[in-house]
Amino acid sequence: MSPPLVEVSGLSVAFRDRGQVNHALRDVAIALRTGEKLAIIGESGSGKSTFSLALAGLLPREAEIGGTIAWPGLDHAPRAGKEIGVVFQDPGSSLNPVLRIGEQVAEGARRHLGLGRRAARERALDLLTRVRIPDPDAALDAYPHQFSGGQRQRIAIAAAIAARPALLIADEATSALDTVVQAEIAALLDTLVREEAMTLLFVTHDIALASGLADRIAVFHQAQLVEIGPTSDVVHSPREAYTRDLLATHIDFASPRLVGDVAP
Ligand SMILES: Nc1ncnc2c1ncn2[C@@H]1O[C@H](COP(=O)(O)OP(=O)(O)OP(=O)(O)O)[C@@H](O)[C@H]1O
Repeated sequence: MSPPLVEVSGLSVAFRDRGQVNHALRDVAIALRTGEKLAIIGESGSGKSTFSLALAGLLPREAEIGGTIAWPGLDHAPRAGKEIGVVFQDPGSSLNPVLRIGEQVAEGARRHLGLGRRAARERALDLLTRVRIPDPDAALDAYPHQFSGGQRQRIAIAAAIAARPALLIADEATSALDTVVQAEIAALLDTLVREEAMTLLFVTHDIALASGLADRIAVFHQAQLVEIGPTSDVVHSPREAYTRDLLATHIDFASPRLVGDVAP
């Protein structure tokens, strides 16, 4: 069996504020297998974003970090933007409003793959086509405000994968979108992860969405990992009472049947 892409052991993260210590993560251990899609679910404040920021090496300097994050699946430490692509909830935070889409998507390819201007623009065109932006040629010269929220998130995904990352982290990447668009974006992530042989960490508070996409689900509660397992086990026979409560209160059966039922 191939080694895990990343192995997290005993990860603890705390923030100190005027003498008060806020534990964002306590002793979390998770190994991500190369090529798998792992969803992290949990309520607001449970530590999901802190975990994904820790993996990406993007925690703020004041964070007090314990434990280890090893990358046996890579031959060197990863960098956010190169080996790790990140998409956040608000595409506004990853897209620059005054830069043309083509330049923004090409940036990662220029910087990390060493492509020249023309080749990077070709790569940007290919990526915009693959994330299904209508008229991708014209989109290269357009600005973010000319697109809908769902399209902006597709563009942010194109930019995040431009440098061919091994790991794509989608942190509440669909939360600001309506349910149909959410399912379309989840389906797109599913397709891209397979086509590009990436590993996906999908952070969400929406169990229905997670269960349509992920191979495994990890449940966070109050800074701790309370349960992790194959999606069908966690959804149909959860081991922990907390997961059962979460399922009872959060599954929205009115949601579209998710990834299998919508075009990517
Ligand atoms: N930069 C920070 N400074 C201080 N406290 C922080 C910081 N980042 C996170 N925290 C705290 O760590 C805890 C976990 O936050 P985190 O954002 O990881 O949770 P989450 O599960 O992603 O929540 P949400 O779904 O609302 O994004 C919270 O109590 C939060 O207030």
